[in-house]
Amino acid sequence: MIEHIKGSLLEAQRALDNFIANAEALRSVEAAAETLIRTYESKGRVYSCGNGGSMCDAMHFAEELTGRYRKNRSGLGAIAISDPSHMSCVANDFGYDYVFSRYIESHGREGDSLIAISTSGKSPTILNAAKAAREMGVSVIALTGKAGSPLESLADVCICAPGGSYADRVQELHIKVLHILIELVERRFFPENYERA
Ligand SMILES: O=C(CO)[C@@H](O)[C@H](O)[C@H](O)[C@H](O)COP(=O)(O)O
Ligand SMILES: [Zn+2]
Repeated sequence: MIEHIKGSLLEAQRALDNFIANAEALRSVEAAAETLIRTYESKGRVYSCGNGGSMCDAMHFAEELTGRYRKNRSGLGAIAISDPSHMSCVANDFGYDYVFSRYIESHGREGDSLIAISTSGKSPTILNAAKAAREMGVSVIALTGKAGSPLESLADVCICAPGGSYADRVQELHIKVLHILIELVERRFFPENYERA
């Protein structure tokens, strides 16, 4: 069992090393942070969505912006699309594929951003959300796995996490990226939180 534990940790370490060595992937993280900063500078909001584990990531990301990341500060507007009453109504009346897009159509405003998370880059719910966002002038920041997915072609910025073919490994990189994005936003708006004591 210890061998499996070590093997899994080493795989995660290799995935991180590949990410660090991938200049294009690093630039995409920078571009995503700049997009989020622009949204907040123009008093916009950030939406996030994903399925399964990626929904948990979308919620984790949003709560650390509205609530707290490392230190206390005022809240930043972020909404993970996850309201069960909205989702059950839209799934029931229009189909599950529209649960996120309908929310963006209802609430999105030009200048907002959408973090669209899909490890495969193929889930119809996420593709529809990205299409709706584009049509409304909401910037699409996609977090996917390998490059070349349909989601990438709908995104203003695509962070393709080089995590291999398993969703869990890609998700491990995604949560790291999401924390980095929050930190970069905080450094811009709350630099005092990063000054040494
Ligand atoms: O968390 C995991 C796997 O680690 C799963 O629940 C996973 O999120 C689900 O299979 C999702 O439906 C996969 O969707 P996607 O990432 O391809 O858009
Ligand atoms: Zn966190």
